[in-house]
Amino acid sequence: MSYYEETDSSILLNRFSQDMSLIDMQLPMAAFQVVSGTFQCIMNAILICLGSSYVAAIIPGVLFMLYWIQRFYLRTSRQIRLLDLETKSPLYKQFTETLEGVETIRALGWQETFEHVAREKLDMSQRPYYLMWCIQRWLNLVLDMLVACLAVLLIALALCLPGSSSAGSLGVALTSLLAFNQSLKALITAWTQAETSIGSVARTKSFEDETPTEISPDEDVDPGADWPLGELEVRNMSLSYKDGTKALKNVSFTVKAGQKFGVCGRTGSGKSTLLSSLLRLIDPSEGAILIDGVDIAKVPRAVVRDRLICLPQDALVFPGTFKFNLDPIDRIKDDSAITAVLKRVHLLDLVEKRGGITSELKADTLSHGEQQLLALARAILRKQAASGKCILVLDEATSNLDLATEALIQEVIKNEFQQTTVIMVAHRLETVREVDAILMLEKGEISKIGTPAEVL
Ligand SMILES: Nc1ncnc2c1ncn2[C@@H]1O[C@H](COP(=O)(O)OP(=O)(O)OP(=O)(O)O)[C@@H](O)[C@H]1O
Repeated sequence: MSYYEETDSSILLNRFSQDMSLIDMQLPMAAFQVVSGTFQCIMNAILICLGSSYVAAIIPGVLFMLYWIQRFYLRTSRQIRLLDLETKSPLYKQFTETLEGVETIRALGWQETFEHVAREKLDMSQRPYYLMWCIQRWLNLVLDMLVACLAVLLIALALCLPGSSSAGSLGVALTSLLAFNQSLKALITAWTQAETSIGSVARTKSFEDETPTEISPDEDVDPGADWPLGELEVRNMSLSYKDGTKALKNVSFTVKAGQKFGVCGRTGSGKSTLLSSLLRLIDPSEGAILIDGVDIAKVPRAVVRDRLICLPQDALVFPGTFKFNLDPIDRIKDDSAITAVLKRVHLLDLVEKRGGITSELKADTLSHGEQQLLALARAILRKQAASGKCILVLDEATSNLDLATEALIQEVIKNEFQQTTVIMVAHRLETVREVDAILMLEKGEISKIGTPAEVL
């Protein structure tokens, strides 16, 4: 089962937002404050003792009391801080799910219900925070009382034993006593924060240890730099999801190198599942997928995903320049190759109008069709970088486009990927009319396979 399905998104979000910010921002500050607070407390205690030497005698008693206060306080505050972090997970989950489904919520008029649920989760997440403030008030009160007792003792000693200290050093001792109070509070608060941040380190570490990795040790076959030449064989493949849904049942077919192959079927017939298994996002329950005779289950996933170029329904546009979007891992050294490809997909004018390939690209300033053409240009450049050794996988890449853009994309694919094996997934048979062979899926099984004329 895929790694992504087993990891709760809210936990992911919590680890990579709250825990990371605690580690990055709070931990260094808290560590610094603990060190400086400790030195301040020591210095203040020395100044108090210098003011009245008799006070030095009660310092061990004060330290003992402080030890008990912090023990009591930290035991509670540690738990409350953990609760504070944990109760935010459901809130983050609700927030991200709402963002993802905002159109559906609006369309069905569920705004009020979602707002109500969000408020409830917000309230829940604030409860530990409120309690944390309560116990901090308690700490302040107890420390104030302790210092007040010390001050009374200091004055009493000065009055009862007039020769024991000078007026000047008594003044210094009293001033230091006030500062001692502040330093103590700061020290204990910083200590708690440091502990919480270290807890974040521990949680992140256990997340790293416990999260299943998709890489398995037997994926060690190196298919070579020339892989894939393009022959694909799916052999008796069945695939079930975690919840028991059998998405593919005993599917077998072969695609010859350089062939254009269409996969059609109604919604839920298993097309996306087939593509996901080609890209090794999901592993088959039975059977195998072989590319040039190599079982892809034995090839590292990163290699499979590198050699199979996928053009999805919604193109991915990264924040960055046009060049970064076209060649994210900097494989193409020659900018003229990039402009030549942009010209072929009819995007060069647009890119030049926006300042050239090194100018910043904002995804929302491109239409859906333009984004798709950009992704196509990226695919062509990847093919060039791999010296043509790749398989192109199209997942409904032209389904939301107007006829002219669809025709342009089909034309470019036909010219640019002449020698490449192309797998096209489409709802409509018309989209894949010009392929060499079509596979029709129905409820996860092959219903027809053959040339377009035979299938149509
Ligand atoms: N993550 C999942 N967990 C459980 N079942 C799933 C999951 N994804 C898909 N399915 C089920 O597997 C079956 C095949 O789904 P799949 O998405 O592959 O179909 P499809 O042909 O691509 O449909 P569409 O054209 O609408 O995308 C469906 O019954 C679907 O409900």
